[in-house]
Amino acid sequence: MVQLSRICFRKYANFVDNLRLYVHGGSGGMGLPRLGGQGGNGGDVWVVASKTTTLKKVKDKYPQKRFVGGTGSNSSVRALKGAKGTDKEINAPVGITVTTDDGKIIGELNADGERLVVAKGGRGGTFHSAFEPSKGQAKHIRLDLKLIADLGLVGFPNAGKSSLLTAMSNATPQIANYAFTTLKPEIGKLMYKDYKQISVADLPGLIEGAHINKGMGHKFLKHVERTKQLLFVVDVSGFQLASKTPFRSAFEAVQLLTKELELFKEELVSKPALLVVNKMDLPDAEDRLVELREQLKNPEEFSDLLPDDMKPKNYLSFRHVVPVSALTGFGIEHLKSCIRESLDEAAETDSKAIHQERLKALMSNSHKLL
Ligand SMILES: Nc1nc2c(ncn2[C@@H]2O[C@H](COP(=O)(O)OP(=O)(O)OP(=O)(O)O)[C@@H](O)[C@H]2O)c(=O)[nH]1
Ligand SMILES: [Mg+2]
Repeated sequence: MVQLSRICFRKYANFVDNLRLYVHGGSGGMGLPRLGGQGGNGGDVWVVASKTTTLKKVKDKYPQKRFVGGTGSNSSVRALKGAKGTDKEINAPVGITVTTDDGKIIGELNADGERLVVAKGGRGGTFHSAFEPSKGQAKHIRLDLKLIADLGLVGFPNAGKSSLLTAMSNATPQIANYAFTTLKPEIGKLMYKDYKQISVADLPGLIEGAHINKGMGHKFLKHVERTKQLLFVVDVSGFQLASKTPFRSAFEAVQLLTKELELFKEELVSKPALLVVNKMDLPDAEDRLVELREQLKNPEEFSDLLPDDMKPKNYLSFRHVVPVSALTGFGIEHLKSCIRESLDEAAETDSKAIHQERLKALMSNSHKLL
């Protein structure tokens, strides 16, 4: 069998799993020496967890990525104690770690509505400070989505996801010839010769209608949100979930999986993805693979096979399409190197972006000093 993989790059960077922000607590207000009046404290900056947001939304809504608390009011004859400056709230998704620029953990947000102060406002001027106010804290912070694994296996039941993880890693997930063998994520580690490790989460099988919480539904899709990249797994000969449901070819399976993810959260489909075509040891597998590759090259043309409501808005183009047999071990080493390549590439793009941002911040700071 010829081992081939088609590399197809697509616009990357829609999925955001970390974000660097500038936060600055508001300055305090002036005290009033004549009457011993106290200036208001500056507003604090908070990060607040919200179920409905994503880091991508925060990034798009606040391109400057600057959050400054309100200034405290000065003490005056009418209001001897100045009012506190308004607090600034940054909405962030649930399941993030907040760290300082040098990696110190400020805290974590694990449930909707949880909040964390990230920059305190300055104190208002009082007798003790000769009525001079102080400035608020200023720093860069990082919001990092807590990931369960680098990659998540996405596929319909029985595609061979658990078998694949066993073939690639040290994990020993349950494997059986019936749907929904896997009920919770199992993490396997892929080991490389240079000691690099990549974690892969075996996830429960997805079914049509998962976005409306069918099968393991949302539970499953929540896990998919928390991986950097996706590893789609399809059975080269297609599948049929039950005798009442229609038979689906490998190509249809790919589009249905894409549609389910898209309906749940469009951002999910913008993650880099690889496609594993499993069970290449089965009869006719080679011919079916050729057919699948043809269809993937030109998905619009072949999507007539699907009812309209099952067609994804955008067809995924996979970074690699890798034929394997989890049973015989065929293609497994090649798959491991494709996975490595894809993650290394994304890490390089990320570190370039962070480097550029730091450079930009440095330049604007030095401008201010001049
Ligand atoms: N012939 C063949 N059978 C395979 C291969 N990989 C997996 N299988 C069989 O397919 C069946 C399902 O495998 P699993 O690994 O449990 O599939 P899964 O995708 O994890 O299924 P769920 O956890 O139910 O979603 C088992 O009977 C496996 O032995 C393969 O490469 N070739
Ligand atoms: Mg399984």
